[in-house]
Amino acid sequence: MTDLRKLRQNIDKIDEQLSGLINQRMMIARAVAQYKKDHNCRVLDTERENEIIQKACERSASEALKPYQEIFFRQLMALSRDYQREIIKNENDK
Ligand SMILES: O=C(O)C(=O)C[C@]1(C(=O)O)C=C[C@@H](O)C=C1
Repeated sequence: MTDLRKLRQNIDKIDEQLSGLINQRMMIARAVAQYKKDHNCRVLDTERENEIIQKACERSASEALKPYQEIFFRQLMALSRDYQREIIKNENDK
């Protein structure tokens, strides 16, 4: 097998894990949305997002990867907020 094929197999395995983790994270985000709706809370919590970014940067394997960790988690939380708003909107439409 070529080196490239082996490397891609490794990426595929990680992507599989990421997909499973994204499914789990979004299911929890759904429960958070329900809580926020019931308790009349805003979806955006900047303080919590900054904590998550801080922790992600601390876990970074190198200084050079920190900006990528930050962008990845910012995007992930933006998707989480979009999903939560969609859930809250659909609940309100019922
Ligand atoms: O912890 C929350 O309050 C969430 O709604 C979850 C979450 C996240 O995806 O981590 C999403 C939106 C908030 O701005 C903060 C964090």
